[in-house]
Amino acid sequence: MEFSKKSRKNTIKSLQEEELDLLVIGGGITGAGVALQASAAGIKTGLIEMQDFAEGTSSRSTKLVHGGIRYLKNFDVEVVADTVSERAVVQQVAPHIPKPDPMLLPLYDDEGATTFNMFSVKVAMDIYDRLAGVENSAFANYTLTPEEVLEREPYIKKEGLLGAGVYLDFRNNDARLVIDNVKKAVEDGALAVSKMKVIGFTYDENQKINGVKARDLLTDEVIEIKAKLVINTSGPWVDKVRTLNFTRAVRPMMRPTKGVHLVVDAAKLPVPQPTYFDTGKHDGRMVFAIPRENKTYFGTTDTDYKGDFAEPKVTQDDVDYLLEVINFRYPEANITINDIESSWAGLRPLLGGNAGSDYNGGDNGTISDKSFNDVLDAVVAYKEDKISREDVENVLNHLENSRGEKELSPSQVSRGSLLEQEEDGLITLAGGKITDYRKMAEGALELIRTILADQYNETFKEVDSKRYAISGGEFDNTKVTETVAKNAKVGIEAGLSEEEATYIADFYGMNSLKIFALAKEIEAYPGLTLAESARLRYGLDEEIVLTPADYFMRRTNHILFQRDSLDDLIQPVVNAMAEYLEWNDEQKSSALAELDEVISESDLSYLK
Ligand SMILES: Cc1cc2nc3c(=O)[nH]c(=O)nc-3n(C[C@H](O)[C@H](O)[C@H](O)COP(=O)(O)OP(=O)(O)OC[C@H]3O[C@@H](n4cnc5c(N)ncnc54)[C@H](O)[C@@H]3O)c2cc1C
Ligand SMILES: O=P(O)(O)OC[C@H](O)CO
Repeated sequence: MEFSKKSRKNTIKSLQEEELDLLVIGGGITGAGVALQASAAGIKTGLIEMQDFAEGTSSRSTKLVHGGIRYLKNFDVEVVADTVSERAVVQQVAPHIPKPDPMLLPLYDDEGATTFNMFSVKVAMDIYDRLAGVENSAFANYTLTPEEVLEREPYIKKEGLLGAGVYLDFRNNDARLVIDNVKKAVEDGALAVSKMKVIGFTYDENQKINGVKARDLLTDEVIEIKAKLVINTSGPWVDKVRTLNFTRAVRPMMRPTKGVHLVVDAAKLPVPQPTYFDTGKHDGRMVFAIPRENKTYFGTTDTDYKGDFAEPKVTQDDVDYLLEVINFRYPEANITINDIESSWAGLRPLLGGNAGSDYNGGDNGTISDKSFNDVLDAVVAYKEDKISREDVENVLNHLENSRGEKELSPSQVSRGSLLEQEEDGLITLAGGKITDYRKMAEGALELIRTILADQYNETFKEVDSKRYAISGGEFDNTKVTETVAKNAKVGIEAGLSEEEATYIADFYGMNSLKIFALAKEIEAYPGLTLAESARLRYGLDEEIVLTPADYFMRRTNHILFQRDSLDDLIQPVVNAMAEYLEWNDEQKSSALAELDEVISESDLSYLK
């Protein structure tokens, strides 16, 4: 399958010539999941992403497939039920990506600790396991005494340690989960294009949306794409995309909050397994410290965000907060900003205005200032004939749901999702988590199928998305170790070392065989090993790698978790990309400059 700069031109031509059944705006995990299920059903689907696939929030998560045990503290059982039961499903369709990695949750007698105690953590873990269906399994949860915790984690704070809970969660490679969903959709006929930005909608005679205007960010050309249905899966950008429709007032639905992670060498902060603990700052937050490659990353913060959505920055406050927490919990670590090798900041696409569950103080009969101002703005706009009576009612109707709305802290806001179609026909699928992306997409497909049947008399194949493997995941999910070992043998025969072959077999699943076939076919690029050359070539041929950052940040772990070996790879990779993508000198130097910026953002040079 070709999914490259070369095939991109034909894809854009097809998008202009054929009317689609469905156009998906936004190529993060939500859009990728919708595009996969739609294409699998035979729905003629387009997927438009203005950056690289997964360059938004879906490469900036904590990189877990998990149910969010802390949400049980907010009594958000529905979200936990949805997400933790989806863990096993994601592992089933993508057995090469999420890997079981039990979480250790140490507990302290900090006065006023805002999370669990030894009793409530056991209750929470039992609920969590039951919802996930892993109680009475090898992965069932258990508790540890303080001594047992310190045996595992000798560097963790000893004073006040009450013990710990241990429960199953999964480590994840978020960006790879996205690209392998997109690749599968493309294999099934989806027309997917990155670096193309939707800048407006087109309408039929009844003012219903029947397509979009989009700018190709590589050529600056503006094209029109016609589609029976358009779905907005732009995550934190959802309101920005909705306001591209100038014919109506848009009541914002999003409350993006920023979360930051920092990465240090594992020697500086040895954490044997994913560890999740109360910050000790009585702010209702918990922080993860997680081993990955030979690094340890920790996070996150959770702060309301109003800046540039495409490039949320790590600030000194974020660094200070996380260093204070990590050095408090690991008192011998003494981590400073100079130990930080890489970092990332992302925006949670949280749904605003969704009052916490009744347990959070319930309906106090008042509304927040924000909601009150929404009413005033709507009335003024109506009086100036800018919006319809219906729009005003929409704002008021929303208020009824937010009667219990109170200023929730970012961490109290539900991580639930929303699916709705507006009067101009635009469908929006927003919120949620990576872990329940498939379930979110399943819900959207139900709506999409119903509309296409009712309005266009079109029916499509039924697909069991719980069993529909994403690209690279086409193998028995109960035999991951065996499959990796079997595929690695092919890599060794192709001339790779056992370590290289095993790493690639583990990282790419069944697509490792394509990389090994390339290793047999191509010469190593100057300055690169055969293994790296085959990975890069595969990225260029079949993973729409268009810039060095696409490769170093999202298709591989080089920038985030393999910083030590990155510098020696930069020039040889850029040289190879320049040849493959036919860059002139100017394009090559601007690609290098752009990569340099991405790396200095990641290693926080601007704060050091
Ligand atoms: C700090 C942090 C930690 C998290 N940890 C986890 C975790 O461990 N596990 C988990 O399950 N969830 C986690 N989440 C939540 C999860 O990351 C998000 O819910 C998920 O990634 C959202 O995906 P999305 O596709 O909806 O949005 P995005 O990934 O942001 O995708 C939206 C895309 O739309 C594109 N777009 C926007 N406007 C346009 C336009 N006009 N034209 C074309 N494209 C456009 C953007 O470029 C973007 O790529 C975390 C989130 C954060 C911030
Ligand atoms: O949204 P939060 O606060 O649970 O943070 C995201 C976690 O880091 C992982 O889902």
